[in-house]
Amino acid sequence: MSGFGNDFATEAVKGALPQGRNSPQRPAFGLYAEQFSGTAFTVPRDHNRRSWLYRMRPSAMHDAFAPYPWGEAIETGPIAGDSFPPNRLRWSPMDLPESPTDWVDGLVTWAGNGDAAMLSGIGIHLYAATASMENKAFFDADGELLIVPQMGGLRLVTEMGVIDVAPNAIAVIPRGLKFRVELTDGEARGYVCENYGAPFRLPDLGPIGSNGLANSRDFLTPVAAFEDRDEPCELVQKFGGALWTTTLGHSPFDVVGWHGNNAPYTYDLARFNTIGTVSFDHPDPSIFTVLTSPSASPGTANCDFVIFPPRWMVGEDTFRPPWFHRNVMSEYMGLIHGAYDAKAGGFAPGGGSLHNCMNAHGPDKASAQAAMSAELKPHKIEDTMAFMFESCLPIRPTRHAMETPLLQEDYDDGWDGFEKAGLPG
Ligand SMILES: O=C(O)Cc1cc(O)ccc1O
Ligand SMILES: [Fe+2]
Repeated sequence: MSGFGNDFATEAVKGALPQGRNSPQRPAFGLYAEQFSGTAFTVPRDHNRRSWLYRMRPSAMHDAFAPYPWGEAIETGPIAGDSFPPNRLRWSPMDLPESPTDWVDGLVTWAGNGDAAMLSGIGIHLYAATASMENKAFFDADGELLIVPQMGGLRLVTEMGVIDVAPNAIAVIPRGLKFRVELTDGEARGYVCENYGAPFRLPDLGPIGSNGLANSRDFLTPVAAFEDRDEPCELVQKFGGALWTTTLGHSPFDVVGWHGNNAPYTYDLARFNTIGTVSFDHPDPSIFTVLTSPSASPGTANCDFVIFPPRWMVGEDTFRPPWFHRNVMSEYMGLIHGAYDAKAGGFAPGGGSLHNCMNAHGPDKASAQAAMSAELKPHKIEDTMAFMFESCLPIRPTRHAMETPLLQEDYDDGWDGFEKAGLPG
């Protein structure tokens, strides 16, 4: 079903959805009605999110959760640690695990900010998985999940339907929605932004007008699909920064119909209508915003999800790559495929970089020199997709991210040895 944040209605069995009311005395077929909210009940209508699910058993029918014995690699804002270095950091890609590892067990937290309990900030995780989840489901009470595959396809079986997603597309799973991850290529790697704050929405377009960037109709939400399985299923949740587990006697994917606007979706990044200069100067990267999670301060994002897709560069008398800058916002970047125009070397697909608040960065020396000596004819940047999670809160790397051998010790060298300007004598 197409359209960002639409009020959808879908049933896998005809007659499952009640008409004209949400909670009839006895829903059809003995189904149970359950409201699933993504914003406070009283959030203004424009941004209110909730759905009604009609399911074979109430979600409430479960035993107590106990601590999940794995999951030490997962951390949550506020990220612990003794020191918070201001340094620019870059990591090489993670290897795939050698023993069979599912998506939940293959998650490793790289960085984060804010405080999940204050509903502000983000967690930045990488995943590397080699096994599908079987008789196992997961949900995240701490945040919404923006999943950015980098290698290998994922089939996300959710309570509200099935989403297939592969590199160069993203999926967004609302806070608390149960899902399982199947690997359609046997192995998978990618990035996750766990958003503790306001749900992602489309950015305003201002003077761009009523079209452009990510268009609403390109966001796809699955139709209702369910499993009628009376066999044990482990249900793992992330709550309060820790993982918890319980076992159900049935599949939690038993929603036969649902309606509302709090729902998972996928978006093909190739659909992004990229806008740039047709005169001069390199515009701010906000022009590449796909989705934004606003903070309470207008125009200041808890998290922007920004992409750097293939595009024409035509600026006249312009330094075309990202300029040198010191940004009040903090930037985590990843690369899905290809090369990034500000980095001649070292930024590999599956790797990541972190440039924190006010810390100078921009093109490395090789990219800067090439850009300053390039003939400025129209040039197409092709076969690439980089992205950024940009946040108004400084992003703290985890202890794991600081201690892993994947951390590149020589990252600063990329900005070494720029020639001094020669002033007129
Ligand atoms: O630092 C980066 O590479 C990301 C970035 C890209 C850009 O085009 C302008 C600013 C910016 O932070
Ligand atoms: Fe930057």
